[in-house]
Amino acid sequence: MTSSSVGPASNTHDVIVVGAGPGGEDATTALLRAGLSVAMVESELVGGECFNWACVPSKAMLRAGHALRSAHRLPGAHEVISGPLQAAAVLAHRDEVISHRDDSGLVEGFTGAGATFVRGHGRLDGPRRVVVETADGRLVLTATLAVIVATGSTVAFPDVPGLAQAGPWTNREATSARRAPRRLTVLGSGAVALELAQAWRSLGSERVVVLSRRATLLPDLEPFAGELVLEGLRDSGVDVRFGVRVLRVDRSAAGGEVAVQLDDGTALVSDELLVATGKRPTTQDLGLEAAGLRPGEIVEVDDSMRVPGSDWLYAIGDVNGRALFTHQASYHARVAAAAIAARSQGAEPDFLAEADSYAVPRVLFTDPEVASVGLSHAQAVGRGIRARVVEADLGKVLGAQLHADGYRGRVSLVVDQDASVLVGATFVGQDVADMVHAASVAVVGRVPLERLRHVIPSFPTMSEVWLDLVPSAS
Ligand SMILES: Cc1cc2nc3c(=O)[nH]c(=O)nc-3n(C[C@H](O)[C@H](O)[C@H](O)COP(=O)(O)OP(=O)(O)OC[C@H]3O[C@@H](n4cnc5c(N)ncnc54)[C@H](O)[C@@H]3O)c2cc1C
Ligand SMILES: NC(=O)c1ccc[n+]([C@@H]2O[C@H](COP(=O)([O-])OP(=O)(O)OC[C@H]3O[C@@H](n4cnc5c(N)ncnc54)[C@H](O)[C@@H]3O)[C@@H](O)[C@H]2O)c1
Repeated sequence: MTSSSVGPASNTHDVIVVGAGPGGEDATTALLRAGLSVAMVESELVGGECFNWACVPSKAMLRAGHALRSAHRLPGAHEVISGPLQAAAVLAHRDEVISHRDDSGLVEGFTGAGATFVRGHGRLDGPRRVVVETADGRLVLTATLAVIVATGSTVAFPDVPGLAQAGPWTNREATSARRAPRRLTVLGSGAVALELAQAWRSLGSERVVVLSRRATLLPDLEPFAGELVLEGLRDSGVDVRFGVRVLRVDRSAAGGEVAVQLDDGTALVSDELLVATGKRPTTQDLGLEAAGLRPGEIVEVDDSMRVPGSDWLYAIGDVNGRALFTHQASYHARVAAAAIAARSQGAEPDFLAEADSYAVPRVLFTDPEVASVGLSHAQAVGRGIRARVVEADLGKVLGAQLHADGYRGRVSLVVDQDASVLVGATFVGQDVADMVHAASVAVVGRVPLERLRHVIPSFPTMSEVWLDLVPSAS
């Protein structure tokens, strides 16, 4: 950590950014590029949850397991591989990738680019004012133009008797532990649960059980996504139990074990319990009252990221509840910075966050991966679109067979039949993460299906699956 304040000494800046996760970082960068002065306030670490305890360490923990399984799927490589992952080396690499949670280099990058950095807890204190509690005392910052709230989200704990007292893991412990727990129980079955369950199973946990209160996985995606991910998890040794509720948790058992009592009459004993049951906005202690808003709730914004009725308060990333992904926080940051810069010149912005409503991309980094964008078939129908789905077996594409012997994967496109454009796409399989960007371009650009016939995938890549899909979609 650095001293509490670094950069130009003034306490008045064009913009104050509260929270330096991916949203706050990218807003600061865009505002500086626009020639505005910025004070960046962060209570913990620059990089936020994503870089330090979420996206980045979890992906580093998953990658080696995926690489090992991929190699096992290729004749010639399979025969020469023996033994499991070296978990200690994977975890050391994880810690290296996130700079051992030392953000001094990031702070220097921002102050070197002209920002003022203040380490401390920020609270709104009336129009364009933020009070920061730092290690050295109380600092009052004033903005001439705007305050951007980018304080992210924190774990939402379900109300289960004994859970809080049992000292469960959240994503923070699950991405910083240095040894695999022998037995891990995971409460919840969303993205955090599935990625971290597979990661720890690959890293040596002997038994990993995921407890889902629902009957299927990934209910807001196409049904085949949840089915293929379930197969992949089970193949890698993760036990997924559906339709179960936790009645009680107790850590008082001998040996520090944690006992989870389920509503089907059974009990699970494990060494750690990971709570992965969703997030809530970090707005409890942010002074939202000063802006006429309610603490603890999401900060609702318009498509320029500004709070309706305010001419100075903006909110970006997880805290506005629009789409809880790092890339969306970054998109919001670019939109908010453009809006503040335009309004400082008396103009209205021409770059608004319209894609939040119809073209959010997402990748679930399990094996298999799920990469999707836009609407599922059910969502499209729900919006009154005359939608049709076309599907293809990715395993039949030569490019996929070259990635893995017996490649298993599936792709679907959702077509708006009246407009003759794509409104959604889903890719499931090994190494599909990057394939979704082409679909995002088609969805956002509303590329007519007729034009897609002229988009030629290179041979022999997995993108050749588009050659099956486009004629069926037209
Ligand atoms: C395990 C896990 C894995 C994930 N993987 C992915 C992934 O692969 N891809 C993806 O797109 N998304 C992923 N996500 C979601 C992603 O982490 C969030 O969408 C992203 O971090 C949101 O960025 P943000 O800037 O809004 O908030 P955050 O990253 O939460 O940053 C907010 C910052 O604000 C600071 N702060 C809060 N209150 C104050 C205050 N009052 N004063 C000063 N500072 C304050 C915090 O300390 C924090 O640094 C993952 C989430 C989890 C939990
Ligand atoms: N690869 C990625 O992009 C990635 C990875 C991890 C997280 N994220 C994002 O971060 C956010 C948080 O992820 P998450 O997995 O914590 O949330 P989530 O909302 O995706 O999943 C929460 C899960 O918890 C379950 N649940 C909720 N309350 C429960 C209760 N009382 N008892 C039992 N189960 C309960 C839900 O049914 C669901 O399965 C999400 O928006 C997610 O998309 C993204």
